[in-house]
Amino acid sequence: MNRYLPITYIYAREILDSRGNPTVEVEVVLDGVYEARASVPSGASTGQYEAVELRDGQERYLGLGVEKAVSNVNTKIANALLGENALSQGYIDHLLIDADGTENKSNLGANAILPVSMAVAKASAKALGLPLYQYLGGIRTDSMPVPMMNILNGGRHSKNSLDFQEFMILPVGAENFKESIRMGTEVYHKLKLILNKDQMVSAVGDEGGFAPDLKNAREALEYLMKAVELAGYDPGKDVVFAMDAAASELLNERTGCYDFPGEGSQEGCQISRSTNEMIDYYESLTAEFPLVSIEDGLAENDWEGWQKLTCRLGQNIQLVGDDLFVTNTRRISCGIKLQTANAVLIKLNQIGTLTEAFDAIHMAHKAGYRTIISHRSGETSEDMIADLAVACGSGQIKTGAPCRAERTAKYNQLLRIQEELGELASFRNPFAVDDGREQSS
Ligand SMILES: C=C(OP(=O)(O)O)C(=O)O
Ligand SMILES: [Mg+2]
Repeated sequence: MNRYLPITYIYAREILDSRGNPTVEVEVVLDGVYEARASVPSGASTGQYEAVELRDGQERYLGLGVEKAVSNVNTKIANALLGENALSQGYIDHLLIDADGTENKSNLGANAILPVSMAVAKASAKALGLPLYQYLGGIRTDSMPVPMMNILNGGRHSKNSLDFQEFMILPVGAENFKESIRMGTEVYHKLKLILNKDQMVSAVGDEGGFAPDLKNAREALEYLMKAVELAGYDPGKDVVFAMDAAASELLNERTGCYDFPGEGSQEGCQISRSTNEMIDYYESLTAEFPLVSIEDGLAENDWEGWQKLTCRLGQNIQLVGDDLFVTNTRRISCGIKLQTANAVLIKLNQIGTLTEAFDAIHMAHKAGYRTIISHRSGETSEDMIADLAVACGSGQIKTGAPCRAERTAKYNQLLRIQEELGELASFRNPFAVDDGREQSS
């Protein structure tokens, strides 16, 4: 095999994401033969410190266009990369970073840079005849992730009364990944039955979870309990729960407190919680329900609050930084120093290249933080994060409800990977008390 595989073609086009907004898809060809395609997702509750998604001033469909990002790929990025060796992913990604020349990729746009970085890796795997997860992860790639399925949507992802953004189930009691998908899907269907019986709306939010007008987080978790039981599973043993509060979206900058407009509308009064009250609230929810993971429990700049939260709950509860860390090693290292959170959500488009995402994963694992590979609320049928989750041994993947093609694309790719790995595939409950397993890095 020739160890030099030149990039001979790069082309970007505009496609639609799952919210009907424009996004970027890129095709690359290596050595005139090996082709691959990759596309980028888009967030709604984006962190302040994410790499910049370049949008045109002009409204297209519901959102802003990506003509500039597309043109940046077809001109500046193509000029920088054509003829370069695709097998050197680190070098390619650094050429992309240099071509942009800014700290936050605001020049070319993370939505121009990332699909190129991804497509180059996909084409390289193809050229080497390796499954993508193995190309990305090497020989120790046998760990299937537990799915974090977001089956009740709120916050910025739907127009209902739930203030917290995501209520997720994790079928940790499954024997293997395939069984975890079956269990999670059974619970999802039972939840629909229960909501319908209670005359609740079972239309879905952006990530495919139901979006009824529930009173508050407690009621949402009660519904999850009922659905798990109706599906014949034991909550806390077979299936545990996770939440993404997306608290940066709730912060009232003026008062420094977190506002709950949906809960307030249900109660007929204004509801607001201070940082300390938020922590008390989480503590009571984790005492009442098998809630093992809370993401963005506090806002992205509230480092002091995060320290308190970690001190109070970090021993027993997975505290995930999404907006807090934005897959950025500078912010993750700050979190590690301050002992805030104990897990990092990994979103490729928050940082903009595969190499930098791997840097973030390695830094987190080295410090004993867990990682969770994640989709965005606006997705495409791109399934690369499934391979990434296996490649880096994250042990958890967050990619929405088990419905809607842009979400099932990732679960279905994982089902294929499990089949391919056969008996080699391992599947572990990351929350098992006696689980001494280290994440691979
Ligand atoms: C997936 C998420 O939503 P978005 O893509 O809107 O940031 C999240 O906040 O974890
Ligand atoms: Mg989040």
